Amino acid sequence: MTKQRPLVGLICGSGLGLLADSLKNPELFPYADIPGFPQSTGRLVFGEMKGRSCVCMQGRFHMYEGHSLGKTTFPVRVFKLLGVETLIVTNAAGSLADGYHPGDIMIIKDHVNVPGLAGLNPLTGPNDDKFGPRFPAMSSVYDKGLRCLAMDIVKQMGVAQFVHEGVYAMVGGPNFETVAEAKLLHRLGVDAVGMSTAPEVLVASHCGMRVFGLSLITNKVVRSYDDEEQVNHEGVLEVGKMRSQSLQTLITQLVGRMDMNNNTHT
Ligand SMILES: O=P(O)(O)O[C@@H]1C[C@H](O)[C@@H](CO)O1
Ligand SMILES: Nc1nc2[nH]cnc2c(=O)[nH]1
Repeated sequence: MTKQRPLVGLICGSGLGLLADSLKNPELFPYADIPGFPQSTGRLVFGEMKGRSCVCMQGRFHMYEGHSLGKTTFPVRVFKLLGVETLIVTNAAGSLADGYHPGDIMIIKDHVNVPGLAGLNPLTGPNDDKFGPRFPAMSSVYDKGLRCLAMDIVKQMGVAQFVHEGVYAMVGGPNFETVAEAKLLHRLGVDAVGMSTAPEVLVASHCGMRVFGLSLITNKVVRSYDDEEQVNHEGVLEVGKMRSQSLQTLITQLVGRMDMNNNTHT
């Protein structure tokens, strides 16, 4: 049990769990002890960031682990019931855009939910009107005010040359992309690809949360049959560790400066 009533929820991507360690006065709840959560390692961490009450998923659930999308996104509805108004999602992703490099950060402007286009959507099934409408709009899901604020912060940090704004695609995984799949996603206008985020964002937006998303570019997605580079999960985690400090600074500043009335920033 916690008495904390966080207004901000965070989801840590692969290799980005250190974000949760920066919370002050932490209270920890292993997922295994929380009713309704998938039996999994990872934990919820409640604590303060810049004096603001937050709750953080240190470890997320993925579709490729065999969880239903309802289970994968269950924590987002728990966040909502706890009072969370703003969700910050992070992930590790491979880049398709020219000009992106491992270690870069992409502020997510929009997403392509590949499993969703094929009917794998956490909002499928009877709609719970207590949370949101049957047919939610998704044309402005990643909050513009927070994206502008994040851009201001990266300029002040002096890291703007490593930061982009782009489109994330979620694929089901667990395999990384074939060359033909990479070419297809690139032609669709996708800048970075990963295996998470879209379902959590759909559920958060459906219930009226403001959403901000960041991808850490951990590798280039191979788009040529002549390229012999091979992506691997260990490399993904390594880049996560390398960049966790910049990400932590960006997110801490964002949380400290965001307007808590779901509008603009201070
Ligand atoms: O949880 P995220 O989306 O950060 O994890 C990405 C996608 C796979 O789970 C893993 C591949 O290395 O990183
Ligand atoms: N699908 C996908 N997920 C990733 N997560 C980190 N890198 C990648 C990638 O190249 N492809």
